[in-house]
Amino acid sequence: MPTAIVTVNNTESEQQLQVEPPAAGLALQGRICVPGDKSISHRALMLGAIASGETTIEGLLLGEDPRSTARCFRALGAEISELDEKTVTVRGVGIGRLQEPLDVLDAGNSGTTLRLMLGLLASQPECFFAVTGDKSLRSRPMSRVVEPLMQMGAQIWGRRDGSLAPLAVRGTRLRGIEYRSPIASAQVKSCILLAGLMAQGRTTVVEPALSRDHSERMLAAFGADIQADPEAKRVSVVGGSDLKGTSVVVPGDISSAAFWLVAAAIVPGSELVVENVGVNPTRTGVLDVLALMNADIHWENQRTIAGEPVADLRVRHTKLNSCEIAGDIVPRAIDEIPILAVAAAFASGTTVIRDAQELRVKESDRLAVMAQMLAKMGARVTERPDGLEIVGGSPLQGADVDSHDDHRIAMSLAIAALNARGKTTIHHAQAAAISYPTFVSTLKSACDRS
Ligand SMILES: O=C(O)C1=C[C@@H](OP(=O)(O)O)[C@@H](O)[C@H](O)C1
Ligand SMILES: C=C(OP(=O)(O)O)C(=O)O
Repeated sequence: MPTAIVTVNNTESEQQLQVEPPAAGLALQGRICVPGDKSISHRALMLGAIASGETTIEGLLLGEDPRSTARCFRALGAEISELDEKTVTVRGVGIGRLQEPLDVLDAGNSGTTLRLMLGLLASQPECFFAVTGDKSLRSRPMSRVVEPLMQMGAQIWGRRDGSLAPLAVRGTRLRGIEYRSPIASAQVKSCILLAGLMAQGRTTVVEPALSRDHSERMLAAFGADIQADPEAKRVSVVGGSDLKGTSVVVPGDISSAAFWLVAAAIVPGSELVVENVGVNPTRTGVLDVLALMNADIHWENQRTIAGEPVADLRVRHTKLNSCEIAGDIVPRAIDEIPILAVAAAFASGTTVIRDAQELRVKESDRLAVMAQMLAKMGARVTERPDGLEIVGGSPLQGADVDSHDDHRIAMSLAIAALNARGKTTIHHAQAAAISYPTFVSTLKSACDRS
């Protein structure tokens, strides 16, 4: 079988990834293991850092974002072993005992690090903190967490009335509130719950649609006094109880698995098994959407590991149909919309994505960037204020495209390139290391086996 040519070109300022499928086509075959779930990795490091005693983490994601979390919480006094070890050990400071760092806390590119950490800092009395991030993170909205924290009594200052990092925080004793969040965001929910751990009384968050519930599951495992009512999209935590270190096993990240699910679905003759994928129902929107599109995906070997459901996912190529992606499914597939847009470009009919305006405030404006980049490859895409309209089915052409320093865009474009005619060059492809540092090597080996 001919192989796709995947090459990497490192220049002084960027990494370029070149993907050129053979003229005779390509079929992806074999088994793939994806790295640990990013959301669970952040939470394991953070809860381990504020718990008393030792937490062990197996399967931690070694991407740039969890590294930012580890860097910040080391500066706040937690002892965290080398992340590259098979089992990472965190010796926590105990609740309410984070130390005032000597320097600015830098969350890098990671919205989850900054927003969740803010809840913990705001509720840490008698300490001063300065927090920032990279250029992208400094442009992302922070008022969504600063406002509810202020309602709890937090003292936070920042650019544009505290809506943009860098932010300054003077930790103080907070009071519990009931917060009805206008957006379905696990970062908002988790920030408030983490602040609630140290607040007086009960802190409740009600969401308009259910977002990922990893914080709820992990807080319970660490011994927090937490009650979740998913039907009512409501969760409460009572302040004052201690957290105890525990052992966490991180499943593979469904957001990373999504690239291979779509790759095998769109490349004729493919069959892949993606092993050990976290299939928490608050994250499986991508599987529901792909099922609506007629993708052939089977769950094998279903099990529960450390409180999270896990399965191996077998995917075979099929002809995809268009579908509508809107409403409550959007928060359950929020990071997978860029790769679902790629699937839509290969599906027959018009796929409409609505209610996805949140994508405009991720690492890049993912609606605008995906519309521009897929159009460069010859797809028929119209950008809408809250989504995309994609008329699928016309063949894509290799092109010069750019990730805009957004990891999900870099990887989505690389997968689109597997079924495009000619060579695609993805500029700023190094962004993939934020959530999937082994993406390029797995891409190479999946293509080599074909
Ligand atoms: O809580 C989390 O771990 C995350 C929540 C989501 O963000 P929002 O809460 O902003 O939707 C998601 O996009 C992000 O990649 C990770
Ligand atoms: C949006 C993402 O992450 P964060 O908000 O943590 O930067 C993502 O991983 O796609």
